[in-house]
Amino acid sequence: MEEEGMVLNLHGEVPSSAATNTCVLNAEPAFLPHLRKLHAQFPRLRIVLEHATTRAAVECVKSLGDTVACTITAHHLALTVDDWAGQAWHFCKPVAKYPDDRAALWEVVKEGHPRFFLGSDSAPHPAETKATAAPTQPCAAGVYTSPILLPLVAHLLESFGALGKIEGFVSAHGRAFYGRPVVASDKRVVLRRASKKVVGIEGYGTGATHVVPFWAGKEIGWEIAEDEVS
Ligand SMILES: O=C1C[C@@H](C(=O)O)NC(=O)N1
Repeated sequence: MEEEGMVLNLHGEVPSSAATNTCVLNAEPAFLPHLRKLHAQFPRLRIVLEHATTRAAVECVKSLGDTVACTITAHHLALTVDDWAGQAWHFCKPVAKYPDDRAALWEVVKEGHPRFFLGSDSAPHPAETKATAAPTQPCAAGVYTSPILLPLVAHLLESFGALGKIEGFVSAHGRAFYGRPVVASDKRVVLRRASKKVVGIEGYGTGATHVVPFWAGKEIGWEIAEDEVS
């Protein structure tokens, strides 16, 4: 992959194991030594640590060279442990971590660090697999953000003072890392403020294909100006 210029995309968690005291809360930090080792062995290989959730991951990626980048989801900018413990719709892997971990994600976005960018990891699991009441069946892991992604990112970035960094975070940083820099002729998405816009709880589809997006029932302060999409 290094020789071919390919990008290695990693879901950076080690499996849970009682023997190593590993569970969903420390599975991501436990993976970081593997990331360091891979980078040391293949320093020119471009690696993306996908959907990172911890301060340790942010610090680790920052400390590695220009060939290692990191994606952050919209939902991990919003959630912490308390939001998914007891709320299946917010359960995803890696699970959202502590408030201080979320603060580290906010800080690195606010900093406009060029090796950190949006990766939606949007997972449209049917409602019946998220909200299962069956005691024998775990719920599906994943949060569905695609239909509201850019307005949600604007809403969240604004909430922690990083709105000015949105273009780099959702577009330019990732494109630069993948060797597809933004050029003037590219299509653009225009976002505008939306007052009292509530994401519908009804979702989309029916039966086994019924999906409901993240943020359902909540207000979102932004919308895509469809008429201005060029
Ligand atoms: O990495 C992933 C994959 C995703 C899915 O279901 O596609 N769901 C998750 O929670 N994490």
